[in-house]
Amino acid sequence: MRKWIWKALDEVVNKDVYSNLYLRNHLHEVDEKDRALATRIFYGTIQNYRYCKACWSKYVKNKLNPKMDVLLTMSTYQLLFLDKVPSYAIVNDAVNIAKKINMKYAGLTNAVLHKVKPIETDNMALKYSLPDWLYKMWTSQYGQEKALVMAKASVNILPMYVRRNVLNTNESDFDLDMFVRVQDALYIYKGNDYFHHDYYQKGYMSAQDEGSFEIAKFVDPQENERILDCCAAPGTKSMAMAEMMHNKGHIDAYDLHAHRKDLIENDAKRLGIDIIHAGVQDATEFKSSNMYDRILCDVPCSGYGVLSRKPDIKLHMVPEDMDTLIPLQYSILNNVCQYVKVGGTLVYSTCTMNKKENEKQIEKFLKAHKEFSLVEEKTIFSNATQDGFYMAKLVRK
Ligand SMILES: C[S@@+](CC[C@H](N)C(=O)[O-])C[C@H]1O[C@@H](n2cnc3c(N)ncnc32)[C@H](O)[C@@H]1O
Repeated sequence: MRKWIWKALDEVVNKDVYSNLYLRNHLHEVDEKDRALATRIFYGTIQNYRYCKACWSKYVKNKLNPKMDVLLTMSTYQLLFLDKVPSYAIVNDAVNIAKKINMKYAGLTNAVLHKVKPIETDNMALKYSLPDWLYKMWTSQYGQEKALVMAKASVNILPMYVRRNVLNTNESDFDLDMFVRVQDALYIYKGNDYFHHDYYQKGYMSAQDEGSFEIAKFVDPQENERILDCCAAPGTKSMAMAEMMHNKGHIDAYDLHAHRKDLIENDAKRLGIDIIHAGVQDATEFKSSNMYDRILCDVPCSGYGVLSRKPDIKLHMVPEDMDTLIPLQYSILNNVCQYVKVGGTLVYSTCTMNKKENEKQIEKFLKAHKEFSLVEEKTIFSNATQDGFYMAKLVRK
C-alpha cells in the first residue's frame, strides 16, 4: 500500500496530476480494507507537505531526488500524525522503497526517519503548510483570528457530503446508517468509494459540499425559469438547481472547455435531468439572443477556500495566479450581466478566501453598472466542517 501511495504522491507533487482525479482513477488498485488509510495518508501528506518536509530536511544536507523528497515527507507525515500505525512498519517500508529509487538512499532514509520529530514553531504558515504570503494576505484582509481558523481548516479531513436527487428518490431511501442528514437534501456520506456505490450509479446522489449547495440555493432558481450558468463544468451547481426546479424550465450550462462540457452532459443523463443544455462558450465574449431570469457566474478562482479538499493547490500556488484570474473574473461578470432580465438576479460566486477576487470585484462592478444593486453578500469561511465560499446576489433594477 505504501508503495502505491508513494507513486500516487509522486504524480501529484512532481507531475502536477490532480489529487482527486488520481484517486478516482487509481484507488481501486489498493486492497479494499486499506483504502481508507491510503486515502488518509495521501491527502494528509499533501495537506501537511511544507511542515513535514521542514521536519525531516534539517537532517539532510544535500539536495535529494524529488522521489525521495516525497518518500521522506509521506513517511514523516505518518510518523508524526498517525498514532495507530507502528513506526517500524513505516520506516521498514520507506527503506524498501528508497532502495528501489537508489540503493544509496537506504541508510539515509533509515537514519532520518529515526531522528525526525515535530518542530515547535510560532509561524502559523509553516505549521499549517501554507505559503507565508497567503497567511500574510489573509491576516491583512480578514484579521488574525479568521486567518488562523482558515489555516487550521486547510489541514482538516472533511466529511464527504452528498446531495440526494429529489427527482428520483424519497427521504426514506436515505434512511440508512451511511447517510446523516445535514439540511434539505444534503447528507454526510459515511461509506467508502462513493463512485462505485449503487446510489451513485443509479443517479440517486451527487457529491456536493455544503457551501457549494448553499450557492445553488442562493441563486434561488424557480420552476419554469430560464437560467444561465456561464462557468458550469463539471455541473454540480447546475444539477442542484435543476433538481430544485423539479426538472422544469431551462438551464443553459456553458463552459470554456469542450471536454468539461461533456462532464455536464453525462452527469445530467446520470441524474435523469433534461432541462440542462450544455454548451461550449467563452463567458467573456458570449453573445445571446435570450434574456435570463437568473445568471450564475461561478468563476474560475484561486481556490483558497477549498484547500483541505483540494490540497494540491497548496503545493503549486503562487501569488501571480491572481494576476490573470482577477481580470478574467471581472470580464466574465461584465459580459454576461447584459443578459439578466429587468428584475432578474445575477449571482457571482467563488470558492476562494481573497477579497480581491470577492468583495472588491463586486464593488468595482457596482460602480460601473448603476443598473444593478446588491441584495446580499455572504462569505462562508472554511472551518472544521466545511470549505470556504463567497457569494454575492445582485438584482437588475
Ligand atoms: C469554479 S469552476 C465551476 C464549477 C461549477 N460551477 C460547478 O459547480 O460544478 C469554474 C469553471 O469555469 C470554467 N471557465 C474558465 N474560464 C472560462 C471562460 N472564459 N468562460 C467560461 N467558462 C470558463 C472552467 O473551465 C471551470 O470549469
